[in-house]
Amino acid sequence: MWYHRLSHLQSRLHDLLKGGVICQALPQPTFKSLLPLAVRWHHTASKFLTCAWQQHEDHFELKYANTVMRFDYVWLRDHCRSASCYNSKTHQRSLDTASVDLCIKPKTIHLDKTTLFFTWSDGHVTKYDLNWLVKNSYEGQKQKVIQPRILWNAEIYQQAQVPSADCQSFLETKEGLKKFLQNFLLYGIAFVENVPPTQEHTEKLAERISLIRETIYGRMWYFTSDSSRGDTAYTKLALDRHTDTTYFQEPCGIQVFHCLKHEGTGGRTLLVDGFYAAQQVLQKAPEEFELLSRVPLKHEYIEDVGECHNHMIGVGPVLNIYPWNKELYLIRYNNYDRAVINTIPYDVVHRWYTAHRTLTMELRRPENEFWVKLKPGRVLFIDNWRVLHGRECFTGYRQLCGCYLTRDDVLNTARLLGLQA
Ligand SMILES: C[N+](C)(C)CCCC[C@H](N)C(=O)O
Ligand SMILES: O=C(O)CCC(=O)C(=O)O
Ligand SMILES: [Fe+2]
Repeated sequence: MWYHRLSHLQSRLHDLLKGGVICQALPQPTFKSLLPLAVRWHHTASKFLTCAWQQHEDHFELKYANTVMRFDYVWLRDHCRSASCYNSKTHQRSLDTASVDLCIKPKTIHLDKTTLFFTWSDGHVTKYDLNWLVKNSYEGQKQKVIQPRILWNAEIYQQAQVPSADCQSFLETKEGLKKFLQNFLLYGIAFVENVPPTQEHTEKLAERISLIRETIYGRMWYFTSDSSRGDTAYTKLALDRHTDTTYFQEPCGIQVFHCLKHEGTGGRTLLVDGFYAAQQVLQKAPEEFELLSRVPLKHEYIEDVGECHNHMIGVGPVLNIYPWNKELYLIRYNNYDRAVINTIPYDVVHRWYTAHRTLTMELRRPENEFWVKLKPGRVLFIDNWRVLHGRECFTGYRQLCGCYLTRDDVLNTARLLGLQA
């Protein structure tokens, strides 16, 4: 049981230290306990929640809604939502954080129903709703994923029977667009059907969900096996699974493909969920997963063909994870475009190759391969931060059009439709 002991010494000391840079330890923390409060916890059935808090020397500890949270005092002052500290119209901070004493401590703390009041030594009062604190605390975020996903292999994806969106409902209805984006966010791939097989219609589709990301390949691109560019994509050769634009500091978020014509054989598209494969690596060899997420390396695009002169370099690890919740958010995998490894000492390089091999084996398992033949009228959207693509070699004339999308804008559209992204 926590209890409250008012410490005069504490505020005296605080006054003494105010403005100083040394934060000295106090002999005793201040404790406070509160009677159980009848508060509803969102998403769960009706439940009585208790709240208890404790004022430590260098942080504030709060127990609420089955969560133990710890808050830094500067953080508590910095996130003050009072009218003078925060503009709730623009959702921007007005407070100059640099003006906050780094040794700041509240003079008094009290709770009224579900609101905590912090009174600072200059008299300013900061209010926090307990549920806001739970939602915005580190401890709360640590347990949550930024983006819910369904990881798949060929069987899982096929069993799920994910419907394609119809072009008209995608373009004209909010529900059609929302359903499409929901599937896209969950699986990292999604199809739109009944699209007139032209570049203009493909562009319209892309613009419905995002700004188009213009790159060295143009805004909308259109390509055949004419070797017009210095890249294997512009040939009839097979392409093993990879993600695109690994040689950009921020690889393109989404890729859109529309096959406008193919008179010949082969040319099927291969799709592999990179996050599913990475998950397997995490389970089988966690230290290899860790290494792939820690070691940065370069990818490179050097082109010198006709009028096209480009030299792109992108740096980053193969697996990119959020440090606070260990969620994987980007896989950068392209063995064609991987540059000379000169960012890793030799002994780590060897372990890196081992880890890369493990990941590659998972990515190459036949049961993880989902093959589709792209046809005119059926547009494919690929999450290029998650799903790898490849293609079978082909014969005959084959025309593909498409574009890259800016990830921020796709997620923006999704959030505005109420989706978690
Ligand atoms: C899609 N489009 C044909 C325009 C470009 C292809 C880029 C190919 C490059 N090797 C990469 O993987 O990034
Ligand atoms: O030709 C294809 O199907 C895809 C080629 C490719 O990987 C690309 O353009 O990014
Ligand atoms: Fe590609």
